[in-house]
Amino acid sequence: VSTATNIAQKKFDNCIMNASGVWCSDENELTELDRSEASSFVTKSGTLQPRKGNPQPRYFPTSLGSINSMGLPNQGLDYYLEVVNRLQQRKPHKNYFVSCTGFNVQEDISLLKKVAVSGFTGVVELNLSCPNVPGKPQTGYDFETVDNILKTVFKSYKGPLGVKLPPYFDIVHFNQMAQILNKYPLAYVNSVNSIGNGLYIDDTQEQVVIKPKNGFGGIGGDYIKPTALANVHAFYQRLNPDIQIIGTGGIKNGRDIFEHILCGASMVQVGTALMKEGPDIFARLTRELKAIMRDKGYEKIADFKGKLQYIE
Ligand SMILES: O=C(O)c1[nH]c(=O)[nH]c(=O)c1Cl
Repeated sequence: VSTATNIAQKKFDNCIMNASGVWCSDENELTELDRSEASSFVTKSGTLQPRKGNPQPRYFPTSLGSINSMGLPNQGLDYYLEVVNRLQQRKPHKNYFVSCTGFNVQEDISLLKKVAVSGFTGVVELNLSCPNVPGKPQTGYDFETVDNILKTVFKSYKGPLGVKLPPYFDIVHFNQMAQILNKYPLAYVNSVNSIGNGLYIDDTQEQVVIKPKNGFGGIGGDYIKPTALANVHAFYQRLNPDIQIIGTGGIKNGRDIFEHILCGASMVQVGTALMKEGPDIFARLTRELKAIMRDKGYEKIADFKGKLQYIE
């Protein structure tokens, strides 16, 4: 059986990789991902200038997942472009993803211009869904701004580009977002980012567990899998077929990956579980997915991608 896939007409020999923000903040972490069974990696979202991010503690793992309010700490887009462009010199090289995010549309344009002149030949992921920069609203929940960003970006950036979206919770919002997204030549949509502004409490100390925002942070892990699957399938049903779906959220075993692909995902990304288990997780996940495919008689992921059945 093969777990290979294609994104933006690029071949990946495995449909499993990291989620932006996890195990991808510097060259060391990116090299560890590159050596793992993951078929690619995506960098931490790079901004125009490096950022320290929010005060610690700003990440906390729980038995069912995680809460984070990192605040976009990163080395700056230039750093990630330098690392990735060096890795992509090797023969053969994998196809890589670089994530970036600006604080307004002009910054997004500047970021993509940097990518264009850098000689990067991979795929850009524009993060529209960081929930943890105090005072900055979730771009992904401001539909007019999303429309304006994509209109402006696609005037100047001609390379393969996907967007990372927050989770939506209303059918009308799926419809409205799909209507906007279908206007643009997107390579893919990546659903979902963490569920923003959750709250986890340590009841022995009667206290929150992260410092920023009085303990409010993005939720990942088991808590969000139903929401992630719904967003993957909702966009799979609504987007024109040349906009692919990357499924992120609640993946920690082969069954979770199988379900994301059943919902329409062409690639899946792992966040919270990767943070807990490290890059060895990709060998385990690949083994588990292949075992499921063998049991069910599927040879390639196209045999079951998007084939979720409803109850008539
Ligand atoms: O606080 C963060 O850095 C962060 N945390 C998230 O859970 N998602 C994001 O997109 C970002 Cl940018």
